[in-house]
Amino acid sequence: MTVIPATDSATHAAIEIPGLGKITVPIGLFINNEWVLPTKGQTFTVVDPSTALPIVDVAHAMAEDVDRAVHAARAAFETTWGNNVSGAHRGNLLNKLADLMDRDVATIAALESLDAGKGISVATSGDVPESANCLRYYAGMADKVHGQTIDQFGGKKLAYTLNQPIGVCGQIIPWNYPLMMWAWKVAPALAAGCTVVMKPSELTPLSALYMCDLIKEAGFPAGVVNTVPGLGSTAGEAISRHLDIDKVAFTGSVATGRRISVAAAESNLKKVTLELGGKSPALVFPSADLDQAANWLGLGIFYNSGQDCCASSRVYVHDSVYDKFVSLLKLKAETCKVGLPSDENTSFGPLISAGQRDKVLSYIDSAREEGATITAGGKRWAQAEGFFVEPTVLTDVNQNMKVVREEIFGPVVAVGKFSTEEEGVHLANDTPYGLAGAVFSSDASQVTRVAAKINAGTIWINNYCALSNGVPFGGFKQSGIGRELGTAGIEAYTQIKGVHHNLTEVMSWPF
Ligand SMILES: NC(=O)C1=CN([C@@H]2O[C@H](COP(=O)(O)OP(=O)(O)OC[C@H]3O[C@@H](n4cnc5c(N)ncnc54)[C@H](O)[C@@H]3O)[C@@H](O)[C@H]2O)C=CC1
Ligand code: BAL
Repeated sequence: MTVIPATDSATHAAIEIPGLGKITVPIGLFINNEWVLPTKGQTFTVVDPSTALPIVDVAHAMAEDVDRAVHAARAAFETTWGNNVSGAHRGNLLNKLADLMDRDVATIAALESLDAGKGISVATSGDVPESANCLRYYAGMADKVHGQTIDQFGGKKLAYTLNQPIGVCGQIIPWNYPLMMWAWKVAPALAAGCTVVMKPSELTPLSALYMCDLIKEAGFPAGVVNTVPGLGSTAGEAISRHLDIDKVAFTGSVATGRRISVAAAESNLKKVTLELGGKSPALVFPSADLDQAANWLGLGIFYNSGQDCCASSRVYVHDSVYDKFVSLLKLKAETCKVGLPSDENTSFGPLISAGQRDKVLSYIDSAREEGATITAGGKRWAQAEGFFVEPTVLTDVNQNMKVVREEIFGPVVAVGKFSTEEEGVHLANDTPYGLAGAVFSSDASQVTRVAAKINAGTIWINNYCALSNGVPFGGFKQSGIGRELGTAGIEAYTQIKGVHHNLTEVMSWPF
């Protein structure tokens, strides 16, 4: 990857993408449907995780720039968006945007693959179409946000509720699914009538910036979506503390979620939704189809190189089938298609950064030191320069080990044992997290019973990883506040107003 100086302006640069050639991409701030430079002229460097080489320098938004973006978003909310346009119109624009994503799928997928290290075929068949489908899902919902009528007043009054857009929303997204997290946040916000100040991760801003040109092309009014790439400590903090942002939606670490909650509380008590980390358990019972369980749980932990908030990072297997299951999962780890993101056959690329790779390797070291067995993987994947770690299976683990207690966010699964259903459920729930969980068994009453007992926002029965735009997603316990996707996802961008309309009642005075 060679860095090529800015082409026609300082807000765009030409980059070379493997398999696609040289393309010009936006690298500025997107405010009021225009590309602009940051007030202080600062930039940060975006790195290719598969080579550790720089891709391009991107504009770094500071508090003043966030302010400009909020101003534009507020003006749009009050004039050209929000309650000023119909839901059907908002839905049409979202559908147009999804169509433009289909048109540009090759470019968007290539950017996502380059920036986040995803296999190109995964980005082409998964991240981009799934994100476009999320836009379409909420496009269809934009004209179906209804309140209720409440008729309990004997004809004296009519009461009803209005579900109104919350207003200007700050959205702070992570690097593991840059485009999909963009779609999960932007689509319901726009469908509900909110305007957006988006901060992509400083590690992966390129697809969010590319989407800005499509936003303009689709015909969204100026100021509806504004994008301020930058660091958490600058742009992110400025969003969380801004006095004219009505809501902040965040996906990322628990530590940062906590900071954002504090900043929201200390500023204007803006509404907060948080989609945070996980240490998701899966229980494998003796009646399960073990080969299928190993396939799903291999996918659950190795997909996206384990950089997934709902990764199946803790697997508990009934002791009667433990050895068989471990040998199957070991085989999955050893046959994963690890490779360079630009290779069509790659399903599993590098981790996002040197820091993330080193963090994952240090967890593996801690497992070794605490007495776990490294049954598969356990080291850097040596066939490329980038931030790769081998798919890793840890056995002989116990509940006190760091690798069982803490989120690793890498391709590392800890496989433990249980002997009764009660013990399995206890181990599954022995965590401060509650994002997801799974149960594998062919006993219908057992899976129903266990699914109800695992304390998590998503449960998979005899499958894993399958998410759907129509099914709400979010965490119990410290895995988050609120839900994304489904009808709950759009409700998170509306607020309810109760209206009491007096029809016949006369007020006499003095009362
Ligand atoms: N739930 C999830 O999907 C994710 C979880 N993580 C977890 O977090 C760990 C650390 O990764 P990081 O990239 O450091 O996550 P992070 O939570 O710090 O970063 C996510 C986003 O938050 C922003 N941010 C950081 N500090 C902020 C602040 N003070 N105010 C506002 N925004 C801020 C970042 O710029 C980025 O856009 C990972 O190893 C993983 O365990 C990371 C990414 C996604
Ligand atoms: N697993 C989907 C969302 C996330 O990892 O953040």
